[in-house]
Amino acid sequence: MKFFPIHVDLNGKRCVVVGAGAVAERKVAALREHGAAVRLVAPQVTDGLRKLAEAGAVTWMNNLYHAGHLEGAFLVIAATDRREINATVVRDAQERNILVCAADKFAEGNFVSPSTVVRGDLTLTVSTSGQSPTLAAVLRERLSDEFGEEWAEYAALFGALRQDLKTSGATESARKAMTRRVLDDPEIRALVCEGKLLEAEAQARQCLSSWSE
Ligand SMILES: C[C@@]1(CC(=O)O)C2=NC(=C\c3[nH]c(c(CCC(=O)O)c3CC(=O)O)Cc3[nH]c(c(CC(=O)O)c3CCC(=O)O)/C=C3\N/C(=C\2)[C@@H](CCC(=O)O)[C@]3(C)CC(=O)O)/[C@H]1CCC(=O)O
Ligand SMILES: NC(=O)c1ccc[n+]([C@@H]2O[C@H](COP(=O)([O-])OP(=O)(O)OC[C@H]3O[C@@H](n4cnc5c(N)ncnc54)[C@H](O)[C@@H]3O)[C@@H](O)[C@H]2O)c1
Repeated sequence: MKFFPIHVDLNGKRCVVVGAGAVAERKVAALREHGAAVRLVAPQVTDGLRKLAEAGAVTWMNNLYHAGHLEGAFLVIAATDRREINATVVRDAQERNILVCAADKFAEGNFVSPSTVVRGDLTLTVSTSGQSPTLAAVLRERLSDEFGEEWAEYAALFGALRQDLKTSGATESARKAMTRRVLDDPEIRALVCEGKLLEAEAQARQCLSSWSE
């Protein structure tokens, strides 16, 4: 199956998780990190999820699932341990045009979550299109080793440079070439790694200005 990869803004969006076991706990944590308003539907919850509900961080519907739980949902994750319930959630969601992930049968839903490495505004994701989550996790570990924490600052530097370049009047192809030139400069990268961000930025600007001279 070919899934179209996008990065979605979930801020304030109603997201429904059906089931409240170990898988739901991981999914709820990820949804909350992205600002979603989580509605949790299950008769039994893990201790961690119960605490979140008691703190008012998620809305817990202490019931067996019914379609009414999907009211107002932007996205839903079917994560019960009952195949027939997950299949019903998927069908109900698709009838209502709500994005849905089947945690136990990926091909049934219309989205899957990738493994991710987050470095500030830089997000590296791996998906095997549902074929092997463990392979995705192993590749995520490799990426995490290769792209250390300094990549958050490095990416921020390129964000700032791009803003400048956009107002510089340079053509798109020149901007691309200039950005690549900064990327190819090992000294700039070394300065970022050493935490010398102002020096890195100055050198990057120097690199850009020498181009236009
Ligand atoms: C990436 C990650 C994100 C996350 O969920 O946060 C994620 N699964 C993770 C871990 C993981 N999941 C499973 C194991 C046990 C080992 C194994 O079975 O291989 C491990 C490994 C572990 O725990 O280390 C079991 C499993 N997973 C799915 C099924 C059902 C099925 O096959 O359809 C079953 C079998 C259940 C059963 O047999 O009962 C389904 C999905 N899991 C996905 C994502 C989506 C596809 C991602 C892709 O495209 O590759 C998809 C399709 C739907 C979804 O959940 O979005 C996260 C890695 C976090 C990280 O470490 O980076
Ligand atoms: N997608 C993934 O990454 C992934 C990883 C591992 C397992 N799984 C699959 O995810 C599913 C859930 O795994 P788990 O370990 O979290 O299960 P679990 O047994 O810990 O939790 C199941 C939850 O479903 C709830 N539930 C059962 N019937 C319900 C109903 N009718 N309405 C509402 N809630 C109901 C239970 O109350 C419980 O909260 C399993 O099918 C498992 O095979 C998915």
